[in-house]
Amino acid sequence: MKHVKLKGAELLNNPKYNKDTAFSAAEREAFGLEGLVPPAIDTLERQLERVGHHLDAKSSDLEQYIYLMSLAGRNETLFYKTLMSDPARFVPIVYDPTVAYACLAFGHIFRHSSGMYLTRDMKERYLEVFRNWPVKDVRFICVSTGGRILGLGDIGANGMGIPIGKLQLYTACAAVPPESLLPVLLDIGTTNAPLRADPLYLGLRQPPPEDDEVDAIADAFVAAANEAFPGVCIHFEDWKGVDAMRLLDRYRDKILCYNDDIQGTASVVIAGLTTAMQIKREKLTDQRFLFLGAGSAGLGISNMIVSALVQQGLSEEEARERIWLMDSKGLIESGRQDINRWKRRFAHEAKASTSLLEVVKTFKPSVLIGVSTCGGLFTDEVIKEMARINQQPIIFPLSNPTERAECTPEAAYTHSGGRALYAAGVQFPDVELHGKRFHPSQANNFYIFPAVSLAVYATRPQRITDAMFIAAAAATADQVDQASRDKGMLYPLQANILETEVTTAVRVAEFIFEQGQASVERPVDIRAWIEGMLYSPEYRNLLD
Ligand SMILES: NC(=O)C1=CN([C@@H]2O[C@H](COP(=O)(O)OP(=O)(O)OC[C@H]3O[C@@H](n4cnc5c(N)ncnc54)[C@H](OP(=O)(O)O)[C@@H]3O)[C@@H](O)[C@H]2O)C=CC1
Ligand SMILES: CC(=O)C(=O)O
Ligand SMILES: [Mg+2]
Repeated sequence: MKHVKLKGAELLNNPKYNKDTAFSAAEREAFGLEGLVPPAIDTLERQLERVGHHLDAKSSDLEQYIYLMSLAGRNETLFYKTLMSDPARFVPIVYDPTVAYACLAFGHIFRHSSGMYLTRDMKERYLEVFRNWPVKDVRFICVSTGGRILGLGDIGANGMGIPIGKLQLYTACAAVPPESLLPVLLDIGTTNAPLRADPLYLGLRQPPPEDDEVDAIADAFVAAANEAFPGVCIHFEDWKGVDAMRLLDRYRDKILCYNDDIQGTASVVIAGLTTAMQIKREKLTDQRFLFLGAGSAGLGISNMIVSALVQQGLSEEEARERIWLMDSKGLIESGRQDINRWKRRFAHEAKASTSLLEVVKTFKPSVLIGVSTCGGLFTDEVIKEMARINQQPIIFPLSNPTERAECTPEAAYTHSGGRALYAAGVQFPDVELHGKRFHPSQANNFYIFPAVSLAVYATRPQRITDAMFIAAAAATADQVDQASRDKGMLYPLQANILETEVTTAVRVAEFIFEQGQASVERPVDIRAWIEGMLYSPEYRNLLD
């Protein structure tokens, strides 16, 4: 790589090119590395083995997270080699659920900076600040305000672990080249007073501004991002729910962007429901959906289910009638005066109720989805009632992290007599019940957003549509084989996540071409063309 101008310690300190003990003798000589690394020359595989020993010696998942983030900052190739060697093991460390505990402790465990921090007081200078980023061809920015991190609420700048982790999954799960990815924490302040008082907190110590100013900050951010990185896709993640919905409405028809909590989550739920319909031999149009939680995820899923049901022949009104939601104040019904415009679209003529059990009894849902941020709200009685009215109740407690799940798989299987089709936001271990083994599924948007992003990376559309996410859902469901379905598993195996997401990306790319939305020429063989773009965690010879 003749363009590598770095030498000696500077090269060792550059995570993109650093190979640590794997520099060859010729590279050591040519790049002034002699004496700076031990004499042994390792292969990447030998280094991976050493990383395995380091990780095994860590006493907790959070310690493993800290180690892996340090590795990412030192040697990017070895970091991705590690993640991609065993995604089912490492996704729960760099991402959900461990990233939740890392975010809570962010200022305390902070080692080195990664990505960019843009504050509200830089609003007039975002373009100038973006120019400090060393890479010019940024294709994706994942941006959070930290306003609603997983089910942890507003944790401000501590939320930076999420954009970092989401983008690491673009690469680990869909081989999107890491140099094209930029995590950003847009620091608008935080409502979290104890955090603002923590001496080790790293963000602005002020409450966030009113909505108008949030919008002005977002506008400035979006304009500067598009000017600094033409063609960039902005991935919004874990903003406060109403900010998320308002800003998606504001930008979805104007710029290349998506909101993962709204669209990615909806897509992964539709994928799981599609598989569930195959297992139950039923139609989606015959289901009744009840949501506990009516924020960005609950409303995002509801709206996309409406689109899917309309695609399958229902009118929009018929589709809405099949969807009921509850929020922190109870059932969303037409008598409520305190609901926002997004909830209003799902307000039906119904008796007011604050009891989930009562609503389950009256509405008789076949699908129960938890996106409430509150653990344990699907009580044993609620599960029993779902099992009384359904032969195979579909129960998706999606809130993260682990302790926020609305019910555990043990509870769902126990109180449904083993009949529930269950998926949670995190991967729970298998459950043994009366001598039978159950495999809980994981309904998490990481099955979707890396794949959709890879398709966007390849085809360069001007906009991202809900229809692309519906195509991703169908492609994901199509990859669940009969043996998995026989075990009640609703999603493809995580061990094959790269293969799965590349296949999903190919399907989404085909769809983008069919819709005439790509801005590149359609290749003859879309799969081969996409495979030619994939990142591979291997060292390159720096002397070539
Ligand atoms: N598995 C996955 O892939 C994903 C999981 N999630 C998880 O879903 C959860 C919600 O995310 P999101 O929708 O973005 O968050 P929001 O903050 O936008 O929405 C939370 C919703 O839950 C409601 N709520 C809060 N407390 C209760 C309660 N006691 N009973 C009933 N409803 C309640 C809120 O009510 P109100 O409107 O009255 O405030 C609000 O409607 C999070 O835990 C997140 O981790 C999110 C995205 C993806
Ligand atoms: C998974 C995810 O995006 C969330 O819990 O917010
Ligand atoms: Mg999220």
